[in-house]
Amino acid sequence: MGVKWGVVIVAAGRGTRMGTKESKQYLQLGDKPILVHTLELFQSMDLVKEMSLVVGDDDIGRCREWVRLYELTKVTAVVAGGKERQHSVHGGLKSLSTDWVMVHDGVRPLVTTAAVRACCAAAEQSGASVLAVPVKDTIKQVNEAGVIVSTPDRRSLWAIQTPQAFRRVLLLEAHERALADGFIGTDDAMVVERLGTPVTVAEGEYTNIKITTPEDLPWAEFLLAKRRADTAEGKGGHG
Ligand SMILES: Nc1ccn([C@@H]2O[C@H](COP(=O)(O)OP(=O)(O)OP(=O)(O)O)[C@@H](O)[C@H]2O)c(=O)n1
Ligand SMILES: C[C@](O)(CO)[C@H](O)COP(=O)(O)O
Repeated sequence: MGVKWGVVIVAAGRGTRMGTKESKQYLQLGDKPILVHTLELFQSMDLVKEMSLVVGDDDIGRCREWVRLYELTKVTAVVAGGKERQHSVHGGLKSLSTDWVMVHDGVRPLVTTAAVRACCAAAEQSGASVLAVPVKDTIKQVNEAGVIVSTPDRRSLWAIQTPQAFRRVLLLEAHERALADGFIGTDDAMVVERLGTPVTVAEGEYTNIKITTPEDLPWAEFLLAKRRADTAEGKGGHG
């Protein structure tokens, strides 16, 4: 039997960039909420043993109802998030007991099992790994006056996604150190990197979008419909 993983699914944000009254993780995608698609993906994977779902205080009740309704038996905890994403991750980590853990954004419902497996395999080799894709655009650093100050070599630039996968004790130590130092990063790799621990990337898929702004919703609907059509035609095991 292979390594068994715990998963922190973070979904306690307010979705301000989406601009909707309902937090974006609860918006419908196809026939169910975005968050449910995400949870069902990890529920379907044999390598996942347990999931800790992190949501807003006011959403704990309805999320526990969805866990029951959609038979998400691997969700072993539904806990309240914190002010920043990092705080939510830290809170979710505390209810996992596996040696290996992944952190995944609840608003990335289109990640595939193949990509998750690639991330886990890379982490089992290095101790820490994140899904990423090479950037397609030229990226530039721009100062507050709107003047370009540098253009990093595009060949070294990757757009980082989730899941991000680690040994649990490493990630827990990194979060506790960041908390003690008052450091806030935008992903979990950052709190591990600052310990001086190497983090590798596992190449993911451009379709693993983070639903963030209104333009992302029709794109997600298209990708979901295409995936379902491909699956019906027997093309590739996406889910
Ligand atoms: N305090 C927070 C902030 C974010 N998240 C989660 O982290 C993921 C990625 O965050 P993001 O896309 O930024 O979501 P929001 O913070 O909700 O969006 P915004 O920044 O537009 O408010 C989301 O699933 C979000 O719910 C969280 O659990 N706790
Ligand atoms: C973790 C992440 O999805 C990696 O790209 C991203 O940093 C989350 O940023 P957000 O502003 O919290 O959505």
